[in-house]
Amino acid sequence: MKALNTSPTAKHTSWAYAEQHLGDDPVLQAARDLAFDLGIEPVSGGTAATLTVLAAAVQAKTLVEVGTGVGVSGVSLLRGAQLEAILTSIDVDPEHLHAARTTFRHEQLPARRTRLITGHAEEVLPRLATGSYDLVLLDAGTENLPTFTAESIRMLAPGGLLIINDALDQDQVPRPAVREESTQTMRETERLLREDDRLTTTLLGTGTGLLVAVRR
Ligand SMILES: C[S@@+](CC[C@H](N)C(=O)[O-])C[C@H]1O[C@@H](n2cnc3c(N)ncnc32)[C@H](O)[C@@H]1O
Repeated sequence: MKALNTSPTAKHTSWAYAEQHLGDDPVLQAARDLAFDLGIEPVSGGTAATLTVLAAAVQAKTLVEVGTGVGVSGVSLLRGAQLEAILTSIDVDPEHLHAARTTFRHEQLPARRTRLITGHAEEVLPRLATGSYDLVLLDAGTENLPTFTAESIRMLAPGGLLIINDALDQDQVPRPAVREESTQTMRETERLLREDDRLTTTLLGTGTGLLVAVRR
């Protein structure tokens, strides 16, 4: 049996290959240009592709996203979701939602497929129905992550997926000496999900890390 090659250079080359092998199409590339202008970081190419596959795997019809940004993650989710699927996407910044609307228009998504909500997710999520969503994506930093995570688990239907982006906190999580608050929050979130009997959880190295948990 071949030994696992954990040399940092080989690992990085493989990671970069996996990130780039699909490449961005014109819709996602235009969205990334908008993100650059606005100074926000959309999900990576590998993460976008993974979101599409995960949404397809659970045949998602009802999806929620916290952190619409410029719509890279939203388009990626809807590409894998069922044809009639509806994405509820929440962002606190109207300028970001405006950019996301442009991205959804470029994707030629009918307006009924996206429900965009301007607001603080910590206030919006408690108003969303319990046990009703096939997929929830969290991509809005760590400040309110414990609240977002608890609300998401409540909202998921049996078999539904919780996905948390940047779960490696820009590669800080594996470095024990790093004690930044955001890094500690991600470590703690990973532990809580792993120990939660209602969930089956894994951590993927895609992009800046994806925590993926299935609601039993
Ligand atoms: C990294 S960006 C999201 C990128 C997006 N997922 C994409 O792929 O285009 C994070 C977004 O979260 C939003 N955000 C931050 N805190 C929030 C909160 N408490 N409630 C709602 N949105 C929030 C920011 O305005 C920003 O647009």
